[in-house]
Amino acid sequence: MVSMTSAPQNQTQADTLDVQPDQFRVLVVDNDKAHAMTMAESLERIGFVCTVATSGPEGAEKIMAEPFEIVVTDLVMNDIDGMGILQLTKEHRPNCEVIVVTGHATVSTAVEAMQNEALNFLEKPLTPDKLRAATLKAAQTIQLKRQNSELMRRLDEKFGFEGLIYSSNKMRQVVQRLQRIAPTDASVLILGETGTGKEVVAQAIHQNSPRKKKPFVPLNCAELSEHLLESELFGHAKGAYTDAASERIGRLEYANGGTLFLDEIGDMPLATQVKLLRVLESGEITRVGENKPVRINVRLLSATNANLETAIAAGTFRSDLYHRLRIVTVQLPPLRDRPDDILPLFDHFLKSFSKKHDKKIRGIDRTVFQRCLDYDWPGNVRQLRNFAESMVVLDLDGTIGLDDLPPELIQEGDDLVAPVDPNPAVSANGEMPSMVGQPISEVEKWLIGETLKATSGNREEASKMLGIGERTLYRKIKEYGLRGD
Ligand SMILES: Nc1ncnc2c1ncn2[C@@H]1O[C@H](COP(=O)(O)OP(=O)(O)OP(=O)(O)O)[C@@H](O)[C@H]1O
Repeated sequence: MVSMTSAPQNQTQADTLDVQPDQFRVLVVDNDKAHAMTMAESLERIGFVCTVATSGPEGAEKIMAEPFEIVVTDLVMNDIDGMGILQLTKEHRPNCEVIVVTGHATVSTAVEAMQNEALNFLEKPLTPDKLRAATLKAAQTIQLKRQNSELMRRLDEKFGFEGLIYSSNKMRQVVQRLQRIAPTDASVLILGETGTGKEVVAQAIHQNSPRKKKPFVPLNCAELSEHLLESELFGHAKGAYTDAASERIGRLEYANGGTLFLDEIGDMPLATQVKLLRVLESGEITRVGENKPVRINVRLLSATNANLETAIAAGTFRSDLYHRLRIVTVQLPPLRDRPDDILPLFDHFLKSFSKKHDKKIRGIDRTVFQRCLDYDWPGNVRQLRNFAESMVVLDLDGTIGLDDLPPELIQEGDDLVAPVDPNPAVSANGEMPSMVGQPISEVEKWLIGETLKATSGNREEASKMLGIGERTLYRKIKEYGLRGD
């Protein structure tokens, strides 16, 4: 039996801990009724709202029936003891904190209680102060956890689509739609001109879905021949082709549990479309050269800048696959239709490239902003990003001015005299006067652009001349925002 002398009201203690005891429901479980009542009374005096149970089973029943925030339980009881109450609470009320009270403490029971996540282990004789301090600490822990999860929720609301920079109403509406789509398993078809951010949106959907801890696997359907695309998608067995020296897991299998993003889906060959549809319908894939199907669970996101309905009419895209892909669609507006996004994006890219290239940008000429706003951005956000990078790279005086503008943004009569420019990246006649001192990316961009011009846009020929694969060339054309023809 524990003696509990009544103590003066101790509101100040609760105040200093910044918790409001009347917001916390406490269940006191002890088969010694008098002791249970004394403990409850002692806690009620500082504002806690208490309920008493005078046996383990009664305590268990109350825990199941009412959402208490704190349970104070005696350890030694008949039928269900304190450890049983602790386990039951943690199982059914994981946010509830449990304080175990005992007069028979042993190291092993204390360790067991802690392993079962008891917040505190109080030894008898128990004074009101000791009990109140432990209960207030439990209340504080709960409050901290609540504040933390509220903070996380707000952070998520604010930064949940953190890859996306926008301030236009059009993009705000898109993000609101994404917030509704992301947590589901629905297939999403993302539509929009090149460079509008379809891949960033696909990543944001994945990141905000329950699949976020599993892989996000992108695959560009325009980069590969039919044969390679199928082997990338479905995988292949060893020896399935002459050049298949070892077995390979396809991206569909690799994305199991996660998300597969098929970019430029409109370029997928018809035969591959048929196979993909079969996989989507059966939920199984069979590696090329094998006949054992593997079950998969993959969320499919796809994107295109082509008009798939026109492709269906032309017989190059299957309408059954189209309907399967577009359970939900997201249309990304071109940058020219959301001018409010131009300057926030420009600012974001300037900051990130000045960091990347270790260049200090102290200011930006106002006319530069105006030129950005006046331009119609056929290459959308990717083009803005590339322009921002080239301006940062070419800048000599720490101020982004007219002298740093890419040719597309220059207007007649602009004063293009740079303060000092010993090594211009590209001369007016398109030749590269000096490669020394230029970033490799600028040299490469120039070289690829010139080679494409020389081959009239023939990528196969250009990639041979440059000694790189066609796929790499394709990627670089995109990366540098080159026209590729
Ligand atoms: N809202 C945005 N916020 C930040 N960056 C963006 C945004 N939209 C696009 N970008 C950036 O612009 C570039 C192009 O975006 P992305 O590759 O997603 O476009 P896309 O529509 O998939 O292009 P494509 O059709 O050519 O594949 C990327 O570098 C991406 O990070």
